[in-house]
Amino acid sequence: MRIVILSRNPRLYSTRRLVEAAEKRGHEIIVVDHLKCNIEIEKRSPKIFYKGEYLDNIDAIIPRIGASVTFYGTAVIRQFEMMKVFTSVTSQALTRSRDKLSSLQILARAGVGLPKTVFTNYTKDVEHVVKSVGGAPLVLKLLEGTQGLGVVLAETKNAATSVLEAFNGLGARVIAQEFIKEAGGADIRAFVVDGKVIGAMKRQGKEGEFRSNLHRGGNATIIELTDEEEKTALKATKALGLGVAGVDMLQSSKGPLVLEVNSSPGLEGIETATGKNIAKEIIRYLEIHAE
Ligand SMILES: Nc1ncnc2c1ncn2[C@@H]1O[C@H](COP(=O)(O)OP(=O)(O)OP(=O)(O)O)[C@@H](O)[C@H]1O
Ligand SMILES: [Mg+2]
Ligand SMILES: [Mg+2]
Repeated sequence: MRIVILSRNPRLYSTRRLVEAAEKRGHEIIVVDHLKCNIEIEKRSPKIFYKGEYLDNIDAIIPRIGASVTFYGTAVIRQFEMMKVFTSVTSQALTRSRDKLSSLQILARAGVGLPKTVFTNYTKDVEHVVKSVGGAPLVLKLLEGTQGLGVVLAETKNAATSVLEAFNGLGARVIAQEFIKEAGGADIRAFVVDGKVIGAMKRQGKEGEFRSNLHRGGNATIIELTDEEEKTALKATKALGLGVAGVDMLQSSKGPLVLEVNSSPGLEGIETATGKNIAKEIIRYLEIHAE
C-alpha cells in the first residue's frame, strides 16, 4: 500500500513508530504536513497539492492532527475522503470527538457512563449548577483545555462561583462536572483499534494531584480491564464512529465513567506501559479496510 501520515513533525514518537511499522510490513509511507497541503476543489476532480506535486495513488491515510489545527486538518482529511482514500479517522468523527461537549452529549445518548456534567454560561445561579453535579468539591473544565491544563478542582461552592465567573468573564467556555473522588487521582486509558481493546494502562497522578495526566507528572502502568470497562470503551468508540481511539475512563463506585475519547491517541505512553506493538495494529487495521 501507499500510506500517508498526516503529521506536522516526522520526529514525533507516534509518527516515527507508524513509519517503522508500515515499512516493516512492506508498505510505502509518506509523512505529509497537512498545513502545507493545498486543497484543490473542482468538479469531480478533487486533488491535493503538496511540495511541488499532486498526492496520487494513495490507499490510506493516518491523520495525526493536533488540537490547534483541527479546522485545516479536517479539511485535508475530507479532501482525501473525496478522493476515495481510506482514513483511520474520518473527518466527521474527528470533528465530533474534538468537541468535548458534543462528544459527551453523544456518549450520554448512547448509554455510556459519564460523570454528571453541566454546561452553563450563566453565573447568577451557580448554586443550582453546583447542586446538579453533587455539590462541592466539583471539577471545572475549560472546553478547549488539553493535557490537564484548564481542569480545576473547586473545593467549595464559593470557589466554584469565583472560577466560573472568572472563566466566563474571559469569554472561555467551561463545564462543571461531578468530582469522582474514589478514582483517587487515577484514570485508565483503553486503546481501541477496529472494535477491540488492544492495550490498556492506568495513569496515576503524582502525590497530591487529582489529575492523572502524564504531562502533569503522572505515571502509567499496564492493567487488565474488567469486562464492563472493556464494553464501555468499545461502546464509546462506536458511538463516536472511530476506528482508532484512546478512551479515558475513571473507575468509580458506579462503574467506569468516560471522560473523553481521543481520536489521535499518542503511542508513546501506551507502548511503553504495555510493551505492545500498537503501531503495528494500526497498520494492520489499514490493511484490512483500505481497498
Ligand atoms: N470529574 C472528574 N473527577 C475526578 N477526576 C477527574 C474528573 N475529570 C478529570 N479528572 C482528572 O483530571 C484529568 C484531566 O481531565 P481531562 O482528561 O478531562 O482533561 P484534559 O486531560 O485536559 O484533556 P485532554 O485529555 O483532552 O488533554 C483526568 O485524567 C483525571 O485524572
Ligand atoms: Mg485527559
Ligand atoms: Mg483529549
